[in-house]
Amino acid sequence: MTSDNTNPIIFVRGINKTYSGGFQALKNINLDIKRGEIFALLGPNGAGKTTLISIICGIVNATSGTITADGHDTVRDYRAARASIGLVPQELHTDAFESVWATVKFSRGLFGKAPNAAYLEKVLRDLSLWDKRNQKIKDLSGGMKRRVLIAKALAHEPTILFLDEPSAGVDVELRHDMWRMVRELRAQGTTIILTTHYIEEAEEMADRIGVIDKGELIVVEDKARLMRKLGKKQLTLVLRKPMTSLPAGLNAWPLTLSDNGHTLIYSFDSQKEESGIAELLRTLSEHGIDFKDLRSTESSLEDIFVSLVHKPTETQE
Ligand SMILES: Nc1ncnc2c1ncn2[C@@H]1O[C@H](COP(=O)(O)OP(=O)(O)OP(=O)(O)O)[C@@H](O)[C@H]1O
Repeated sequence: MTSDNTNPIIFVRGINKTYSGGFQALKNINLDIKRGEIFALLGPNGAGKTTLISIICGIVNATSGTITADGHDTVRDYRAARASIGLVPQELHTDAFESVWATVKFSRGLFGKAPNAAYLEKVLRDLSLWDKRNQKIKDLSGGMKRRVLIAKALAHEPTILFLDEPSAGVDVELRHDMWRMVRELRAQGTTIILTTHYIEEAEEMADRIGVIDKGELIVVEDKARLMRKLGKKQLTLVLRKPMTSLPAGLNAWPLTLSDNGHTLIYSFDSQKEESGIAELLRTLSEHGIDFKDLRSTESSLEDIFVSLVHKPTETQE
């Protein structure tokens, strides 16, 4: 269950980041992450997702602003803040000659946690890595290396877990294993923040969605509410007789012909109480337009995301 705890676990206040070359990657970011939620941060390439995560994790310094993670200021109280966070980066950089077990044990020790073989065994078993615990990392497949990254991030029992592009280059099986594991972690009270290009992942997993574009957080919303608010519904009518154009009497309706005139699509706002369908069907009948089938569809989170970040005013690139 999503916790409705009103006390956020992460506070991001007025974060700006200008890289040394002068490029402003983040502009006045304010964000609260609720305890126990799965929060998906979406944005096109270069939007600033990794920069924001890196600042929260203390890997990159903000130019201005403050962040608190599980009650600790991420700059003044870096070690305690960092100890509450597990970060699954996109790539594994080190440890190639170490065994899986040694790597995970080392990661736990880094945060000053007492050894706990039973906990680490559970983490490795949950990730189907237990049988590989004595193998060197360099001998593992790409998917298994990914699992090691997750195990390393969980080794010190963090209360917050960041997953940066967890599905990039991952096969379907691992993706589903990961989704299952993320849900289990959330059920145990871990807060999860993920960045993803794979919108289906956010649609499947997230409680809330943040959309970042050109360094600005343009939307933060409960996923279901976002889909209700910005989603469009469509009614597709399969016509009995194909049409080449619509009669003038239907000009006022948001209708499009497709499939060589065989289908008529009516788009409507899912927020409105009245869909207008009953009136549309009456008007079609008055014009002698008959149909043999009808179905309705809703826009996906991907449709909504694309409409948010690819505004017609965009002039870049
Ligand atoms: N060390 C750096 N120095 C200068 N500019 C940087 C640096 N790191 C990132 N940037 C720039 O900041 C912007 C945001 O990058 P960031 O990696 O945070 O984006 P992102 O949303 O994670 O993108 P992607 O989805 O491609 O990983 C980009 O334009 C990037 O080129």
